Amino acid sequence: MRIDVITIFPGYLAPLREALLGRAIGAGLVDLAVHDLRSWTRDVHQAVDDSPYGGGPGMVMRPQVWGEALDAVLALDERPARIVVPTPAGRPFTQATAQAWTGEERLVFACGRYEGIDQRVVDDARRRDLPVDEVSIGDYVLVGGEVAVLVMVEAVVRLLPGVLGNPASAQQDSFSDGLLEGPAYTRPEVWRGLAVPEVLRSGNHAKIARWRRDRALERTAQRRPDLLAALPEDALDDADRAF
Ligand SMILES: COc1ccc2nc(C(=O)O)sc2c1
Repeated sequence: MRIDVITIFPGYLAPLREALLGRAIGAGLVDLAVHDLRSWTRDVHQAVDDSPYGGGPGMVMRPQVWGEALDAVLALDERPARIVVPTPAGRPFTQATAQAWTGEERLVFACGRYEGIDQRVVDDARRRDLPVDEVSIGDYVLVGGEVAVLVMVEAVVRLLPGVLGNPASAQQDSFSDGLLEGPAYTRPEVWRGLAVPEVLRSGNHAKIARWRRDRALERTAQRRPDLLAALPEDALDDADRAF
């Protein structure tokens, strides 16, 4: 997978070259290119924004600069790309989104700042039949799209074959089966007077699996009843329902 990020703060994306993601890049599982939007400005001030039509606070990012930047970055590679625009007004980015994007050959992230990018940039891309997703990582507002890109790239890349040491980890994630993960424990057996639940030390794998499933159901019911309600009919077996 090739990932391009266009931003006025390239340094914000430096964490993508650390740790797991850095190793995925080093292993050739991901190609990452970060581009400074100001490279496509033509004025001495390298202006990327302007006042909003209709008035109101803040500034809007100029369509000319973004149009030229996207055209140039898209032309760098012939692989078909999905353009992703992080925005508080976007559809929710979920684990399902991350899973779906693992099928993309290329993702091009357009990081907005200020009050966002002139809408015509997205409209122009869509009318050229380029796939464009406007997405939000949560019901809060960041200062720009860069942090959202860090979140989304990590969520997607970790799912790519060969990235996680143990692929089973991705299967047992929170959300992968629609439930939150239950509690996890490691040595020592007792810490500050708190003992590891005995069932986890029993060696009885069936009991352990049941206990873990019950804790996941319990935690999901307490913290995210919406996820429980959204589960498909056949997601819960009789033992789950008995819980
Ligand atoms: C102007 O660019 C922004 C500003 C806030 C923001 N907040 C996001 C979120 O997903 O919460 S994406 C995003 C992009």
